[in-house]
Amino acid sequence: MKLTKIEKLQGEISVPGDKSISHRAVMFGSLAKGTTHISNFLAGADCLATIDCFRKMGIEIEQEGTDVTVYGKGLHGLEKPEEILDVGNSGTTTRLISGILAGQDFEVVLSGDASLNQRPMKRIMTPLKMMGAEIDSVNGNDCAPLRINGKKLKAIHYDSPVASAQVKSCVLLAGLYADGKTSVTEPALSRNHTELMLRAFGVDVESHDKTAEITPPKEMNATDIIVPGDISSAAYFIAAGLITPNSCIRLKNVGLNPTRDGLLRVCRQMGADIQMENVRDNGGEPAADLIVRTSRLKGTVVEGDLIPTLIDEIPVIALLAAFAEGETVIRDAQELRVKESDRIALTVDHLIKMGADAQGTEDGMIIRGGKPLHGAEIHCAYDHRIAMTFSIAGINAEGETVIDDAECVDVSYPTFYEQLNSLHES
Ligand SMILES: O=C(O)C1=C[C@@H](OP(=O)(O)O)[C@@H](O)[C@H](O)C1
Ligand SMILES: C=C(OP(=O)(O)O)C(=O)O
Repeated sequence: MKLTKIEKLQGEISVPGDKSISHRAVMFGSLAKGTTHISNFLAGADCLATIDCFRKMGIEIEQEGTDVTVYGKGLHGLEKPEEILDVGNSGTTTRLISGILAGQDFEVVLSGDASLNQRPMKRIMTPLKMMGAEIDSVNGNDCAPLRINGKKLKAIHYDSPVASAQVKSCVLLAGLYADGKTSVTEPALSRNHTELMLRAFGVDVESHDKTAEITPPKEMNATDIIVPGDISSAAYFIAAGLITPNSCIRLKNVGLNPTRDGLLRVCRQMGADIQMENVRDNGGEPAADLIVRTSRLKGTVVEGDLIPTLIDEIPVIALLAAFAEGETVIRDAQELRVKESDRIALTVDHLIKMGADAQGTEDGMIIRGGKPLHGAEIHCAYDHRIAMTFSIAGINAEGETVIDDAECVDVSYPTFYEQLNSLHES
């Protein structure tokens, strides 16, 4: 993919459905009794991997674009798959499904692509083993492929060392099959889509501060899910609207769950002009249209409990920082090193390659903004968030930017380049 500088962005788009919510809707629909209709589903590669895994376990799922119907078979309706479950590039599929598989009465092997099979899985193996599950790393390196042999599970309280919605959700989902109430406390509150959606499926889940507790239900009841737009996808166009000169764009129906909206808080701290219209609620998941205009930005500090609310947006926040006046410091974000790539290293290296003043730290980065960017060759290591961040950099840099493996945007945002062109041309 080749990109060059553009003069302005204008028009409106609806960003695709939320990835986290789409995964959960398929999983919980499969475990519920009855039929779950999902609208505005994200038909990206990660969520399609989740559909594929549940189909392999005997669940009938119809998918036509963004409309999905799941014919759930109840909490004990999954069947042993005949082959390995292929989780592709998706950490969310791997870690959430492991919690579910820990409570089944069959053995399964899960495996993903080269990036996924290097990501840490001990973080879920530890609590699942505490619950009595049999879960092993096939290569003995605490990564996937994972072999899981479902068991009757013991309820636990788990003090998670990481603020991770994937770890929290894994334990809560295993808690569906436990012999009592299972709870998880995390160091900072991570996204709460699992808690909200399990309640919508009739499960008793209580949340207090940084703790969530599940009571194992007799059954889960199917319900329809309307997926709001993904703020993590909107992030690229929020950034593009703010840094591309003469721009004014409307992003329709963006999910604004407070455990996900840290990016907007940071943008406001930086002086961004973002207005909200048509605020609405999608079953506890608020959404609104965002109107984003070119803004003069200033540096800021991003740290602490804010980090889990914007974890996937940090590469694009770093890009905003390169266009801001003054220094931006991002800390407490060491989790970025174990995503689809080492996102601290790749973000900093590529910003420097494009002419920015950036420096990596163990748990974040320091960026001194204001230096003009020039085009560069971007090797995104098949990481969708790196490809999209540096595409937005490319349309704001002198000369040509080339993104290799740009097709990896399919993981979370298959229409990314189409929508970018539509805002450019309208
Ligand atoms: O639960 C989820 O849907 C997700 C949780 C986050 O991961 P961690 O739980 O590893 O922080 C996030 O980075 C990922 O894109 C989606
Ligand atoms: C980290 C991400 O996803 P996952 O962990 O599901 O692979 C992401 O989408 O940025």
